[in-house]
Amino acid sequence: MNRAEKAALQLQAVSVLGMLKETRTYDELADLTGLPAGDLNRYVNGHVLPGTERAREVIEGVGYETLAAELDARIELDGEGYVDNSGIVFDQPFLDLLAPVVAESFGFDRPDVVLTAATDGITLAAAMARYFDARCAYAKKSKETAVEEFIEARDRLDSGIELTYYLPTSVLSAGDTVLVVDDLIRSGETQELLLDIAAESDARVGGVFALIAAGEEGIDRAEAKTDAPVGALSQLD
Ligand SMILES: O=P(O)(O)OC[C@H]1O[C@H](OP(=O)(O)OP(=O)(O)O)[C@H](O)[C@@H]1O
Ligand SMILES: Nc1ncnc2[nH]cnc12
Repeated sequence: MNRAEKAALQLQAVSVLGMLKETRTYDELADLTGLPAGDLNRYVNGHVLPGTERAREVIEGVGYETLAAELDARIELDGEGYVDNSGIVFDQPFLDLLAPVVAESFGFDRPDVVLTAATDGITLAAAMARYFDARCAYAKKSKETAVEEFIEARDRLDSGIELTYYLPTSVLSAGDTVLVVDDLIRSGETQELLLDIAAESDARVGGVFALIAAGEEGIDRAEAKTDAPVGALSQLD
């Protein structure tokens, strides 16, 4: 490992510790990591960097269960059960930490393009795209100015309202592997339209992933549309 790689590892470990500290005392963080509370304080406050071996232990020790629990702790529900996900989708460093765990845990093929729907899926898509060294694309509910050709996917919802997403045609090529991601899946209508866009481009779907599944309808709908793995990190009833 060269000097720059070591520094990246050390800083990634500090990010992991800082994220875990948000919902814990130093003593609780010490119990979780097995490291002394005083050392953890110095790392989190940026006074000292952990050594590379210790940094690696911190990163590898924070697996699926810890991050899934961290995600659950950040989900806020209002009185009617709607999800306030702003503690998640506005936290790009947290999503950057999730990306490798998600990528390893769900068996998604390495994508050429990570595709989401504007707006709230964008930060997750950016984190996943960076991890996979893939392009990041988002379909929008309106046509972007100056773009001439769009792939268009439309559905009439149960309410009678039509939902349409547009993606510039140039973004996806036939044969690209696409990973569809979103912050939340509920009815699955949004992901269905993203899968329609992928099909329209003759792209291959490598997986469908949502941070949060509200109910099971959305996951079922996505699974009916693709043979690729479909999953969510947090399942709400
Ligand atoms: O499974 P579904 O029933 O389709 O719901 C999930 C979608 O709803 C939310 O987006 P929304 O349409 O609210 O747009 P936003 O991201 O701009 O808030 C969320 O970000 C998903 O894209
Ligand atoms: N924030 C949210 N909570 C629950 N269902 C949703 N569908 C779209 N946005 C939602």
